[in-house]
Amino acid sequence: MKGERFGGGGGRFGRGRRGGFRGGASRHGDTCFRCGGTGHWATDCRGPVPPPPDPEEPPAAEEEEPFELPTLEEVARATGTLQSGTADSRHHLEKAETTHHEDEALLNVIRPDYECPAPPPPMEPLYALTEDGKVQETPEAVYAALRDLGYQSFRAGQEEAIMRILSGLSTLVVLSTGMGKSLCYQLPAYLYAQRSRCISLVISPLISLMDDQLSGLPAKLRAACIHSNMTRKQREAAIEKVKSGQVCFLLVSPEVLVGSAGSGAGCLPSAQELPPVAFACIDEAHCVSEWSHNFRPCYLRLCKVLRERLGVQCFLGLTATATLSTALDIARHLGISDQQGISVRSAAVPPNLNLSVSMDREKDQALVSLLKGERFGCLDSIIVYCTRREETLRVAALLRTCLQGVLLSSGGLGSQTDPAAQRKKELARKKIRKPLKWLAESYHAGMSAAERRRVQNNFMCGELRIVVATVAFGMGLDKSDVRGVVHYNMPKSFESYVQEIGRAGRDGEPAHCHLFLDAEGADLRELRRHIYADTVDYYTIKRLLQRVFPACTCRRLQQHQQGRWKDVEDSDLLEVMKEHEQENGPDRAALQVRTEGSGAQENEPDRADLQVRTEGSGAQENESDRADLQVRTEGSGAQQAVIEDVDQDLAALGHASMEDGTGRADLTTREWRGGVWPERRACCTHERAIPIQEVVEALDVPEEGVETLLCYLELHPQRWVELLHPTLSVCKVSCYDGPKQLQKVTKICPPVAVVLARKRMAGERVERCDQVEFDVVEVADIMGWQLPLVKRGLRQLQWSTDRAGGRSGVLVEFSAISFYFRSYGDLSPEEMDVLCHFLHGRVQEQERTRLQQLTACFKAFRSVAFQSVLSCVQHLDRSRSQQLKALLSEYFDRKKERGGAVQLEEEPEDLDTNELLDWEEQVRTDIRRFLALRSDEKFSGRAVARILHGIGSPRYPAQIYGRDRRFWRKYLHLDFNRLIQMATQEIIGFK
Ligand SMILES: Nc1ncnc2c1ncn2[C@@H]1O[C@H](COP(=O)(O)OP(=O)(O)OP(=O)(O)O)[C@@H](O)[C@H]1O
Repeated sequence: MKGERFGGGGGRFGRGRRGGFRGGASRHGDTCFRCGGTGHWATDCRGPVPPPPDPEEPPAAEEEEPFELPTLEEVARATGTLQSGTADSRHHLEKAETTHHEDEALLNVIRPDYECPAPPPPMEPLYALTEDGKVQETPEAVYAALRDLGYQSFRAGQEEAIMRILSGLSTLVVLSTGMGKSLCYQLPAYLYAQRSRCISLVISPLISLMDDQLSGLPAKLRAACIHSNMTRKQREAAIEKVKSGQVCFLLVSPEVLVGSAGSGAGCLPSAQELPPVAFACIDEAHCVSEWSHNFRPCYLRLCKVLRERLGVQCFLGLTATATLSTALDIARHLGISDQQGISVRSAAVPPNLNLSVSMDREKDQALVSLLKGERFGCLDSIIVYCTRREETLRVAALLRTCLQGVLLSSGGLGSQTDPAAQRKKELARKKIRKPLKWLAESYHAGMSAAERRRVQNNFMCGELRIVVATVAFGMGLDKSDVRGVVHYNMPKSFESYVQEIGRAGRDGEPAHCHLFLDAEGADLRELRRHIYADTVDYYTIKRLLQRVFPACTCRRLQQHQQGRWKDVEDSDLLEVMKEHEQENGPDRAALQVRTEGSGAQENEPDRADLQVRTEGSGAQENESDRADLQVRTEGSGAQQAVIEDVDQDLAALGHASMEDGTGRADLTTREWRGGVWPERRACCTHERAIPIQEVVEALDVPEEGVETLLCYLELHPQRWVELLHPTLSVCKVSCYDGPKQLQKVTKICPPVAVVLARKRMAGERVERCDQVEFDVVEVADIMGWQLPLVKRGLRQLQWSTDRAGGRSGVLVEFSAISFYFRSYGDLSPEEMDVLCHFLHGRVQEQERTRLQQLTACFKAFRSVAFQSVLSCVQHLDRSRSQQLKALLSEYFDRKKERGGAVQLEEEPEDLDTNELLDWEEQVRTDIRRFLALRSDEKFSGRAVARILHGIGSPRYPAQIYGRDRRFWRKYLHLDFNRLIQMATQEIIGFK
């Protein structure tokens, strides 16, 4: 099973195997979490016990140069621990002093827990609910405000959503593009700001368009924005406006609010400095849902930060594309509990859009014919979407050549009676040759910002007729008269399709959309590559978990263990228990006391014993139930019935079964004999940091991928991790005046003293050190201090009043932006296994769902496609257009099924099976050649398959591996998973 999952490669067949039996504690490689052996999971482990730690004392520090660490008294005084410390910390200090183990004592200094300021109380809604809990009739003041903003009446859905927000009820609005979602936050923000000094927050991912969004606001609506592209000065000016109550709403990017690598995180002032927040609007709210086509981990933390830091209670979610199941998931995140919370759902595709699909072999030719024909020939503003950047350049050049000198056609658009269409036709007739650059230009994210802006501006003001773009073009584009959208390649999902065609006809006038479908499935394969590129394998997940949950030996865990033994008076029994615990883990050892222990308990019937324990409230009791049973019944089939009974009892007592976080119970049967997660853990969460760059390279997974996995752990009902703002985790303290200066630093800066104490305990010589580098998050965690306080203290070391210029001669540098989170340190090997299964199951399910959706999309488009574009060049076939709209509506309205994703019956279409058989020998030969050429590098099966599919990754980037065309993208037409299998086999054979 491991071979299959790990896909071969360096870890399994190299380092992992050699490091195998060194002991489970290290948790390295692909070995069993418990014993470090291979060939089994920790759940089934009967392997050797890890060897005890080396009893040898660390070498003593050099005598001649005594190195003085500050006394505990000094540390305490420097940190204020003694004055403000809790009884616990004082007691600890005293105890530590008497033992004279200064290094150890230093590590145990506890600072009273930093009190996080409580979030401000939620703001009173503008309108109270009626006595029966309903939203009031719309008061006249709301209509007056609507007129103030320049509108005469509400569009469908707006009034309902606005009244809910004004009544303090969280709401999700699902309306197709251009139907006026923005008013749903603008008007409530305006009214709340009129009533009292407050602010509404609008979170939007479209950073580059924020300034445009502000400039397009109605005159009476004042707003500000903060995003990571602004200078510090600009941000401060915006914050000043917010603080002084000059604006109704503040537009921010999610990164600014919750922070992420390099985003200028946390630039918002604290809740105490901000005016009260009336409500928070989350634009593009589908990004909140992990089942959405566009899940963004940052969005997940968004709701949490808004709730916990800013006290937001009322949320407004806005999205144009959400299936019913995604909408329900978003509603859950936003805390919308009532049925009416998902207030508006419009038809997936606006009625003014006319859709068509064709399957032409000669796509270039077909595109030119389409744009020259009656239907598209007279359209002024057209977007042509391509999947790949290079293609946008090529197609734009093609269109400039082929449409050169062609007058806009006079036919096609709209009916004879439609005056707007007639006017356009007139204009079209008058148009004479335009410069070529006005005809068609390309646009993609790889272009410079200035170039992109130029193309966009030309298109917006009507100078440029056709933009050939990747999906990067059009997000938040407010050009109401885009008349045509052409998909040169198939979009990646129905959601993307609807979003992209929704950029046409926002003014409600008729508009045309055409899609070219590659009948051979080339587009399908291209899109599948992107899905595979995002997938991670089991081994990678395991290695990530090893970093997220390193086994700890913290004080609390030790105390917990000591507490477990304290009631055992018989010293022999204590020994037996400890031995058992070492061999079997804590739960099973605890059982031995009960089963092998004395008198009364032993004679009690099993059921009664169990009932006492299952009804008790202590975590330990619950923790031990199932393991307890396992041991008791080992080797005795007769007691199986008891287990089943107890399982039922446990269920009846409300013990949550082990679920994978989505309400499903797939993993309950994963042969994990622990069965029930403990209610309370011995080891409280520790703060930890993993440098992003390091983990991305080590795991060969992009940052976004790692973040998503961490989010899944946070989303799990057990909340395995709590994600915090990314932070710089490596600190380097250098003393220009040499080791003596570092000694002085330890006296005024306890964290540095702790670092040196630890080094000394680990046997390092610290006497001659004049610089130290350490993980500042780890040190803060050991000390139980707040990270910002530790960092502030360290930074202050650079300044001194004793020296001229104020510099102390100490340099403090922070580096390595890192994922920063809280996680447990006492996960049992079995639990680690289960978490691996959980994450892997999630990843696989995502992959499967996306592949199914892609195939469903392909089949749906194929079912309404013409063989040739010539069938719809002149006139639209309305029935086919309606047919496609019906398919889309069906998809978006489909009921939530298992999990959260819309389940489709389709299995990914296997276009490649026969082809693969024909190619197998050649593929294998190529893989062997590749491995031989790069024999000094390590590859996993997946890495090789990616290269053969032309998928770049952090460790094997396209810029380097893409140069060798003998392998790169060579087998794009063959099934990816099969390639992994073949590559894995070849790697094994090769070694
Ligand atoms: N009640 C109304 N009456 C008239 N015009 C309106 C009304 N509400 C919105 N509009 C106009 O409709 C256009 C589209 O509105 P808006 O940008 O809010 O749409 P949207 O749904 O947010 O679109 P997208 O999903 O593309 O962001 C704007 O020009 C806006 O002024």
